Amino acid sequence: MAGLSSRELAELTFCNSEDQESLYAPASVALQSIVLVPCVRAGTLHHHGASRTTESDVATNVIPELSIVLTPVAMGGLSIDQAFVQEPEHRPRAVIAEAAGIPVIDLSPLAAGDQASVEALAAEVGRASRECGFFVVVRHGVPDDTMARALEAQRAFFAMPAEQKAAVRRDEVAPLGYYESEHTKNVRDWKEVFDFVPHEPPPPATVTDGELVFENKWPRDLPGFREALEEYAKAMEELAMKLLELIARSLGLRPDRLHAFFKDDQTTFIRLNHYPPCPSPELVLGVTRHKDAGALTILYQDDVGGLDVRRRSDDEWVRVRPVPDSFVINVGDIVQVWTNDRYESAEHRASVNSHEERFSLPYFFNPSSDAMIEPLEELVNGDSPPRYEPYNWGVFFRTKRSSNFKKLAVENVQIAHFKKDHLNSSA
Ligand SMILES: O=C(O)CCC(=O)C(=O)O
Ligand SMILES: [Fe+2]
Repeated sequence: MAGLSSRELAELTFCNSEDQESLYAPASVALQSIVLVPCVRAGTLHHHGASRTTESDVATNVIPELSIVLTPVAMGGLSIDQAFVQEPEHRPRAVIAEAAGIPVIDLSPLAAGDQASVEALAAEVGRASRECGFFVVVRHGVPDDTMARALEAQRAFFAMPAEQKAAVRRDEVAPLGYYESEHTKNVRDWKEVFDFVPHEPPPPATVTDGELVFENKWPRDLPGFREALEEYAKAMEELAMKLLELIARSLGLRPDRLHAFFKDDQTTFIRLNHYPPCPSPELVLGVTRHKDAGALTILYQDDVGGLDVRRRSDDEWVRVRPVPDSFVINVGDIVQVWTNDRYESAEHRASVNSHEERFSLPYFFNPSSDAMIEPLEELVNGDSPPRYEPYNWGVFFRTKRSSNFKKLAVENVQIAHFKKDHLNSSA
């Protein structure tokens, strides 16, 4: 709200639509700090018949250091719980350079199959993974109509009434489905998501304590949704294997060197992200700064923009400019460990804005749950000893996921915890 003139504040109207109320502030959440939230859709302020604010309402309720405007719940305003508010040092700053530095890589040599061009392509992927941890791929071979169907399904899902989305809500035992209260690094994200797995494992005979049940929850009354996303998942699987082979080649390994990690019980999952417009984008994040824990992430983002990557050279946050018909690829923590820190899993986050909703669609390419992750033996030697202790991916993944559901007093599990003792101070 900071920066709005009193006239603009007086223009704001409140929305008491039940859908939106439950989207932004579930009844179970204690309202500690409340922000006046207009119903903003595509730049238009709608009036939904609730009371209007006045300058005196606003003036008496401003907390200058948080730039938060308090208003009684009874006014029917939408609200942001304190759980969304980032610590001052992690809030997005207004000025972020466009990431001209993120390499854009043309994957068409893969289709042509010429050996020398594939090697040159692998070298490009290697350079990008080493220098940035992020790159954008174009001419990737995913059919346009597969993309179009998936994106339409994504929009249709989030446009459903809250009760229909809640019908496929995930919980701590069954973590797939809809969720609007995810926490990253113990701060609540300004987003709603829908998660599913391309390959459902067989259901366990009995669910033991702490075990997760990866069963997809498909919404009823949304014809074509499941089919569109299953088709998308297949296309992603093909692309992910190609990228994995390029990564292996770029390290001087056999193209199929990493295949065995991705056997039948792969823990890969796909997430549909929806970031609604936010009245105070300077206080929150759609996804808090984090590194992806898996092997590779293949992210589709729409043309709104909001993905920021922490640049290694100066620690600045830079925006990854949306490129039409592309995917953003980032190497995750597992690739960092396999390569013994040659490739880096870069920190990133999603910023939101006050006027436009944003959609993104990540495919998290993750190994089988029994995979042991450690530096690849071909990449370590006397001069370059392993920097990480081996860890079991399934246990790591489960521990990490359970922390996404709520604010915890402890730090999430991360690969730095597996750094060899003598290296820990530099982790
Ligand atoms: O939506 C985005 O741009 C990034 C999402 C992301 O980093 C994630 O879901 O892990
Ligand atoms: Fe991410």
